[in-house]
Amino acid sequence: MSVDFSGFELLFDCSVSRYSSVAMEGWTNKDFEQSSVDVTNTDETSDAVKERSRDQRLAFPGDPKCVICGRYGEYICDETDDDVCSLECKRTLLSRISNSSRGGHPSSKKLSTIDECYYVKDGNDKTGSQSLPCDQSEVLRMRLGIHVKGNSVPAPILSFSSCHLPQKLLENIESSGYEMPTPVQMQAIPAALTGKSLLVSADTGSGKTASFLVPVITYCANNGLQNSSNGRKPRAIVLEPTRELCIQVEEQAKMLGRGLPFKTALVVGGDPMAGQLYRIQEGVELIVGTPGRLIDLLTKHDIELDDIMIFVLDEVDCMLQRGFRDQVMQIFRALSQPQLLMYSATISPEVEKMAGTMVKDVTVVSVSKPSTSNKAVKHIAIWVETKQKKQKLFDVLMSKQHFKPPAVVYVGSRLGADMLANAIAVKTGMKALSMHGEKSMKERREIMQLFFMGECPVIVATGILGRGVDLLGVRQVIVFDMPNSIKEYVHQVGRASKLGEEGTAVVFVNEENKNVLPDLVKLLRASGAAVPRELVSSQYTRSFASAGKGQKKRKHSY
Ligand SMILES: Nc1ncnc2c1ncn2[C@@H]1O[C@H](COP(=O)(O)OP(=O)(O)OP(=O)(O)O)[C@@H](O)[C@H]1O
Repeated sequence: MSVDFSGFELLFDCSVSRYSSVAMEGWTNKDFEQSSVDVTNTDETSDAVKERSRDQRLAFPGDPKCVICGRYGEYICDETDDDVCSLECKRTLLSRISNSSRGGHPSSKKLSTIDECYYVKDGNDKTGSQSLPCDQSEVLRMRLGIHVKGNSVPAPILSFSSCHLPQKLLENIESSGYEMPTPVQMQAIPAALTGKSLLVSADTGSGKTASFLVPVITYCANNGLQNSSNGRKPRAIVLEPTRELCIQVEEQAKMLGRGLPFKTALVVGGDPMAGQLYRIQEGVELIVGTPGRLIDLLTKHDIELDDIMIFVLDEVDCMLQRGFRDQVMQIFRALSQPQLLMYSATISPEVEKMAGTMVKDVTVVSVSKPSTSNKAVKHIAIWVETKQKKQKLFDVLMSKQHFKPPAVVYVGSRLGADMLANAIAVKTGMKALSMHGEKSMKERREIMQLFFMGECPVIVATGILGRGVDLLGVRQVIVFDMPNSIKEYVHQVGRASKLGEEGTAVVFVNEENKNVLPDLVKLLRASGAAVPRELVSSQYTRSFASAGKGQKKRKHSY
């Protein structure tokens, strides 16, 4: 799902203007409420209130939209202040609200006509946040596609200032240009502030990083210097799968924590360990690192972890996979039952199960459907045989119509990245650099700088840049080598869009990608993309489909 700000518009849209226009047409809110005129006239200039949704025209860009059906929100429901297109949708809206609060009469739950009254001024819960009444929370969650599971999940917030964050943090949020929380932030921030463990899934580029950093910084700022007589000790750890992601997250943490008693240490391979150790010994609140280097540091040096109260596993599905899992668990066991915050754009039921074994009483938050692709990304799947892939790539890169620099080309191996970057430079004359795990930290930093400064329009990267990294300005990715799992593909194409901005993903596929073809077909169909003919008729997509059916039958017969 793209980050959907339509909910914000609905909430903050100035109801007065359309109220007036309705009034000018001879209708008042009251008239609207009481009208039972059956009007089938679709003429917008008609005075009659439209009875049915289908009588209303579609919304033009910028028009208010009906909160129920999305058509032109010509009216404002006087009970809730929401935009509706017709009496039919008004009734649906009121009955939903009524159902969500178990049958009470809608008028008993009348919402305020002033936006800020969505906050209950005197109803602070234990997070200190000004909470929405239950039925309003449900409406808001429904509108923003937020789903929650767990006990006493706090209401979503509508502004950063509504949950008592340190003043300096609020200022930093504002100077970062974050005017409003994104949907995942609306729900995950107040939930994390309760101290409970969370498992959060939301689209790539939807603002998950700040949704764990804000509670981490709040906790550290409120508790960091209490033990100053014993020296500053780390209060929180954030684990990331790659150095790039660690660098990015630490930078964001520094930016948000500026001016607060909040220091950070970056613990990644490739940089000298001595400097990292010195920084921690000097006193930091947050450690951001990769599991391998952190374990290295912890086993060789005496670092006190007693005060770690928050443990963040970003990209949790990757962190709990073989390869990282043992290291992650080793670190987790060294801590004394911290709050566990787990995030990813792709969370499977297995990951949810594993998370449940690590901590009890996990609150699950998901925004949009987990493990689906960011809806703002347009997928263009091209069936191309392996031998022709290079030429096809050059064709894309040399096409004014199809190449949208800066772009990232994903490949499956380090050697492949080096060779392809050279080939692009030779064939197209464009500067192209490769990026993979064999590059030193210094090289990686330089490459990213050149890319961000616009001096290199193409980066050829392995999966190292596939997850989490915010590739500023990138709106196109080309998946040259399809990864072995659809989850990695979802993360890679997610680099082409952030916060719902549109991006394009070009993906080359052929029979060699047989393991992932059935999932890819599903994903392409779900996102409305064209599925190449060869892909539909591929024996692999067909045989996988029938294999699935066979398994189902077996289960039934046992
Ligand atoms: N409330 C906000 N308002 C405006 N911009 C925001 C807000 N929150 C985050 N951003 C920006 O949105 C971009 C994407 O955020 P972020 O990197 O946290 O996404 P993500 O959900 O972690 O994505 P991924 O799954 O790819 O790691 C970043 O540039 C970040 O600075």
